[in-house]
Amino acid sequence: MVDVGLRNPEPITEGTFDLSDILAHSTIKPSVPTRDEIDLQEEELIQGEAVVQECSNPPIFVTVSSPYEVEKARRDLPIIMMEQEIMEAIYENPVVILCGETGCGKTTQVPQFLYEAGFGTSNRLDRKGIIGITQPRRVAVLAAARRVSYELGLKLGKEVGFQVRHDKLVGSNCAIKFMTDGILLREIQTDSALKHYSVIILDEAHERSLNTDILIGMLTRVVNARKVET
Ligand SMILES: Nc1ncnc2c1ncn2[C@@H]1O[C@H](COP(=O)(O)OP(=O)(O)OP(=O)(O)O)[C@@H](O)[C@H]1O
Repeated sequence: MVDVGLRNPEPITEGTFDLSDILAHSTIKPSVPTRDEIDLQEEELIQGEAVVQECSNPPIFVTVSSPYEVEKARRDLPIIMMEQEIMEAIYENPVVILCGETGCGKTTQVPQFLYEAGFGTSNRLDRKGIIGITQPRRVAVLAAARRVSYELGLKLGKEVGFQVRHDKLVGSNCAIKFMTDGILLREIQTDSALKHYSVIILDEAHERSLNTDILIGMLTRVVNARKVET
């Protein structure tokens, strides 16, 4: 309903309705929207479309059944408080650098944040593909893969897999894959856009291992290649 603010309100009966009469007795005047108002309306419309697009993405359901003691221990890790900020940074940027004290949960928790958000399992284009995590040492690959599969209540060799030189346990529906940086370097040579992956995490990048340093250089090209494709 629009209140036209009639100075001398008289009931308008059927057949006598005339907009010019109403406006003549009205305190409000018709106004032509200014350029700024039109721009603002268009901007609101575009934002509205963005919301509609976001809502049209299918909902993502990821079932996780972690052991109780794991859930309890996770709550005390400093990184858990940062989950939302980390995930928003990942959604909004092609490259994110994560710094945190030793033991705060970078290696074990970030892959879980991603998995719980549907990376590795969802059919959404932007989250489709394995979560790949590299480590400079093979011992760390095995330990992290075992730990993350245990924390998520998943089976090692199925949803969570690993690959090091001469040893590989990766299932056909693998969602999280731990590997040495050397393994990923070899994969890039045959798949220059790393199509099978939705996210790549280079763990321990500050150690500046030769393979990780080369990977950082090559991944800058992968980021650009994937930008062109999308
Ligand atoms: N194999 C494991 N068994 C039991 N607890 C573990 C295991 N791996 C990690 N944790 C626990 O999870 C916590 C987080 O470890 P995580 O390796 O994710 O930390 P981080 O931030 O990556 O450390 P760093 O910088 O040293 O790599 C640790 O404090 C440790 O208590």
